[in-house]
Amino acid sequence: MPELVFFSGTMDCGKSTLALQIEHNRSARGLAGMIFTRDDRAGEGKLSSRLGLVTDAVEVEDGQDLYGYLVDHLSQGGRADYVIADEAQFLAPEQIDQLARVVDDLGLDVYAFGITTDFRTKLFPGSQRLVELADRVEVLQVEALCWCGARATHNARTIGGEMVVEGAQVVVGDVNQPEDIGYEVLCRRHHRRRMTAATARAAALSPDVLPVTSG
Ligand SMILES: Nc1ncnc2c1ncn2[C@@H]1O[C@H](COP(=O)(O)OP(=O)(O)O)[C@@H](O)[C@H]1O
Ligand SMILES: Cc1cn([C@H]2C[C@H](O)[C@@H](COP(=O)(O)O)O2)c(=O)[nH]c1=O
Repeated sequence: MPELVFFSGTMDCGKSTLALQIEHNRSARGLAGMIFTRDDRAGEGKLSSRLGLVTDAVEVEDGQDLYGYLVDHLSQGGRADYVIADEAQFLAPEQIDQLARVVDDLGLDVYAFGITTDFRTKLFPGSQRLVELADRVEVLQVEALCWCGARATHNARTIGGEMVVEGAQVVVGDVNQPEDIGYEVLCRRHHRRRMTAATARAAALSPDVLPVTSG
């Protein structure tokens, strides 16, 4: 039975790498994939991993009908044996419904990859719809770690290393950008306390403040 599978995790946990591996293994056996992405850091029409691999992809536009795109592609003689959608958190809920229709009406497996929640711990609309519709939600096996060593479960947005909680939901960026707007993965405890690697380091270096008693 074809499936809609949502591979979810924090930033930097290996989602795009897995997408590229699935693509590699299937294309090595002569299958043809339709690869969608949106706002990859490597640029328009790219699916890239931090391990350095990159492949071409169809850049999804606002309002684009993904089911219609595949039907047009197939009816013009193109091939598609499966579908990969990276950065799926950036897709609109209607586009996730269209991917579910690709599974049910065209009989193709759809593998979607994305982060579930934003820097404020709120679900991205596309990820919410994936959780609602997917046949399976898979959490990646490779754990991204918080600076404290615990499993990272949340994404923080940082400016100059400090966590921020205001701003647009979508700002394309990367981890390890201490000077700029960047991201850092944290465990829930440290996300709640807004404690990034930089602020934890600064707190550890500052002298202890002792209570002052008068008289
Ligand atoms: N220099 C490196 N050596 C080994 N593994 C690396 C290196 N750089 C990144 N990685 C691996 O790549 C993962 C990030 O992969 P990527 O597919 O780009 O993540 P995602 O798409 O989830 O943001 C890291 O968690 C790490 O496991
Ligand atoms: C948390 C969060 C992330 N983003 C952006 C930052 C990156 O461009 C992508 C995630 O890519 P990755 O391959 O999973 O590392 O999402 C955002 O726009 N808003 C956020 O809150």
